[in-house]
Amino acid sequence: MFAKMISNANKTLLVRLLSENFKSQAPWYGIAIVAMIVVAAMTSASAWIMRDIVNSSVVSKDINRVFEVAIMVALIFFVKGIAGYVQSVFLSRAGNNIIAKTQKMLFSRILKQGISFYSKYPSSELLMRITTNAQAARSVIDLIVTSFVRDLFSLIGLAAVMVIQQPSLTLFSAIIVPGAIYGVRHLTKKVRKIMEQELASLGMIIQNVQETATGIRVIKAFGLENYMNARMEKYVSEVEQRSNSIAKLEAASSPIMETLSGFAIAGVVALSGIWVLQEGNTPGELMSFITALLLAYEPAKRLARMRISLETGLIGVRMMYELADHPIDLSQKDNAVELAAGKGEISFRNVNFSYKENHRLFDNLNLDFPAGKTTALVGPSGGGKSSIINLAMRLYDPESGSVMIDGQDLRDVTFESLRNRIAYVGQDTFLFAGTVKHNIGLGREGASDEEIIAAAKAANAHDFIMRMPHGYDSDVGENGGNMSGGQKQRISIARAMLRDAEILILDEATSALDSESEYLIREALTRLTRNRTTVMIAHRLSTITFADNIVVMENGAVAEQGRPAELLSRDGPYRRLYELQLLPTAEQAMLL
Ligand SMILES: Nc1ncnc2c1ncn2[C@@H]1O[C@H](COP(=O)(O)OP(=O)(O)OP(=O)(O)O)[C@@H](O)[C@H]1O
Repeated sequence: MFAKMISNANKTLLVRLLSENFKSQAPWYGIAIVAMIVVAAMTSASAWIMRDIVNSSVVSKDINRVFEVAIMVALIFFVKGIAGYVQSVFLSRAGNNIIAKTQKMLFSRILKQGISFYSKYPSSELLMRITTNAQAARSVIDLIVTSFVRDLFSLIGLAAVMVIQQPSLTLFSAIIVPGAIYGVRHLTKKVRKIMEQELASLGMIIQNVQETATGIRVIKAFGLENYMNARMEKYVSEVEQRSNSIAKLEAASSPIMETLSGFAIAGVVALSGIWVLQEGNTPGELMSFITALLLAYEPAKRLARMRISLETGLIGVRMMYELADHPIDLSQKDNAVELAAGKGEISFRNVNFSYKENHRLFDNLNLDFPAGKTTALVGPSGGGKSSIINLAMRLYDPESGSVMIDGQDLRDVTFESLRNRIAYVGQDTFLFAGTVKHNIGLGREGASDEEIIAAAKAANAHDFIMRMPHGYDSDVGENGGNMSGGQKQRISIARAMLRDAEILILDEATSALDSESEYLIREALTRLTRNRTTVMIAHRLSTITFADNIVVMENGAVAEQGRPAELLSRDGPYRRLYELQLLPTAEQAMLL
């Protein structure tokens, strides 16, 4: 029966969901299932006991029997209450554990993904998938367990009571079943479609809120409140409309059920009078039968609607597995080795690389970053500077050729040993929620307070940290919201100082800082880059006075390279860039 209820794709999904989750929670589900069977048995017993309630008081008028029956009734409801409690507690325990396990699994999976994955899934979508889709996994399992155990067993028990009390009337009542199943079936498809659209709109709502939080400065500065409001209104009304449509469709299954049940019950009531009169049945038997029939109504209704609930729940499960199964484009080889200690020379050999198919950025690129020296990457926007550091840190792999550190191909080494050799100071100076100490300490696991303070001193950050309300224990605020841009940069320089790696990747900030802040940062960077292989993206040529080498990147190729003074003396791309940035042209001079 179940196999026919859902499509093959959903069946596979369900089998996978159950096999991956049910086993680990078997003890909890076992207890919950036993409790459900007790609940189902007690529900049937409460219908059965109606016969004795009526017969003992109305028919035989036996007062002792009435007391006996009263005690039985109390006992049945007591046991049902306890079993109901056990069932809820253990079902929730297993369910919550499934949510927690799923969320951990999804999170560790997305952490393994390369950068390209994050351009495919915006953060708002990941947020939604990790929260609501994990919930869907639990709801589907809960639904299956409660439907197939509590509802089905209740139905079987109540049907047994009905058959024993009034077999012919049971047969008559059963005519409702095929009609109800048919009625509910055709609604399912419609609900599924709308539900998918609703989830998409829900994703847009989350994205909108997130964009507002991150882009609030731009929104305020450009007065984009109305635009954001209009966008939000659109998505919110879409969700509202779809929720209403789903509610309407789901509710539509009720009238079908109610009408059919109404006919069946009316028929049963009419027939029952005749039966009692003609066949000498007791009123107790009839009462017991009618109670069982009425009690069977709710579980029967839930089972009939199960397909709708299952299909909608499976949408979330499908989305969850889509995320969990997304191939990891950048993985560590099984036989990966440690990156051997060395001086830290980085070399690109015959590297071909593209972000998109048929759109090659690097074509046979050969480039060396000498050990212990600072190489500045300069050039026009889109020239390929960031892509070089992406490859040097193995955030992407080349299509062919190799990127090596001390002669070892990055694809052959473990991620951990590679990351341990590299310190990174990015343009966005991202800070994590927590204290200043915590943020610097992330540079090296297990660093002592003294080491953290030494790193902060070397990064020219100590003085301003000490001026903060709680010194090193001050909270940085969301993404360093409690700090200035220059302060955040010095914290991230301190983090890199603490790592003390041979290789330093530096993506210099584009925004200009005040001259004192810039001086402090430049001084800290000079200290940080000393004796390290440094690859530095320099957006402003004024900041690369301490570079040993300069590589000018244009259209994914090396346009020129050499020592700063040497390049300046030539009439090449570097000199042109230099003149453009540092020596104002006649027109620029007029604008200044
Ligand atoms: N994730 C990506 N997906 C697709 N194309 C990308 C991606 N990142 C960069 N590109 C493209 O690759 C080319 C080189 O970009 P890259 O970021 O390396 O240049 P850049 O020299 O660092 O530029 P900028 O100085 O503006 O940061 C550009 O044409 C850019 O559009």
